[in-house]
Amino acid sequence: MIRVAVAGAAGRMGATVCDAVDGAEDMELTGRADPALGTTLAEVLPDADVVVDFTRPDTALPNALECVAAGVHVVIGTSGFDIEPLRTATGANVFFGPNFAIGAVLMTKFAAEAAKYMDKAEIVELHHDRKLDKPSGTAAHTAQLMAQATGGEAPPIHSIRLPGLVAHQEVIFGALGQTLTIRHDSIDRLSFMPGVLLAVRRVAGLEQSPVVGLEHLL
Ligand SMILES: NC(=O)C1=CN([C@@H]2O[C@H](COP(=O)(O)OP(=O)(O)OC[C@H]3O[C@@H](n4cnc5c(N)ncnc54)[C@H](OP(=O)(O)O)[C@@H]3O)[C@@H](O)[C@H]2O)C=CC1
Ligand SMILES: O=C(O)C1=N[C@H](C(=O)O)C[C@H](O)C1
Repeated sequence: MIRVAVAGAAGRMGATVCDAVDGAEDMELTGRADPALGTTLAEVLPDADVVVDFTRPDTALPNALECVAAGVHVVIGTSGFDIEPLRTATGANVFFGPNFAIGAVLMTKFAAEAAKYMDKAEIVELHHDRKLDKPSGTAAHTAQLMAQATGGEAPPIHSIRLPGLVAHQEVIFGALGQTLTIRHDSIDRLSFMPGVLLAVRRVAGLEQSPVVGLEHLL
């Protein structure tokens, strides 16, 4: 059994992850850390093999450093923070998934491939209006992989925040007389759960740390 604690357990994603971990036969939910529950990360760390972090852009890095220092592997879903300090953190493994939905991972992969052949592209990411960061982690990761694929500049990113949205992204390409649009929609946070559980199962066995992107686990 993998002992899993969730940071941000009372949040939109954290609560969904708690249910998913609870329902996984090979995992035990050992802790829920969240200010709303009156529980800190330090309190749940001793009983955890893996922490899953879906918190805030300003807490993800200190939380991850605290996990690694305690020898506890960490799966990060939180976006909008700088991962660089985690490159020198030793003691446990870090996995960061900019997006845990398989469709979004494929959208990013297809966009990087299309970028090699189309003249120009722009990214439009659309999220619910409670999202704290912009651009989204998914859009930043997509732009980086597209730039790597072409050796050119990263495409511009446009961010839209509206009630009614969950998590959506379009990559729009233009070339002479034509456009190509690659779009992904998460219409339910359940879309992220298979990817999160996969990362929980794999994080202890990573050969390097940190690893960024679910595409490396597929
Ligand atoms: N990678 C992916 O596939 C996905 C990533 N995300 C990302 O996940 C993050 C969370 O999103 P979402 O669930 O919508 O946000 P929510 O605001 O609903 O949840 C975040 C929760 O974390 C709590 N929290 C704040 N600080 C701490 C801390 N130090 N320790 C433990 N818990 C803390 C918050 O409490 P309080 O409100 O009191 O601050 C809140 O309850 C965002 O960065 C979002 O972009 C979201 C969906 C998918
Ligand atoms: O805040 C969200 O909701 C999401 N955040 C992640 C991001 O910033 O890309 C992943 C997904 O888009 C949902």
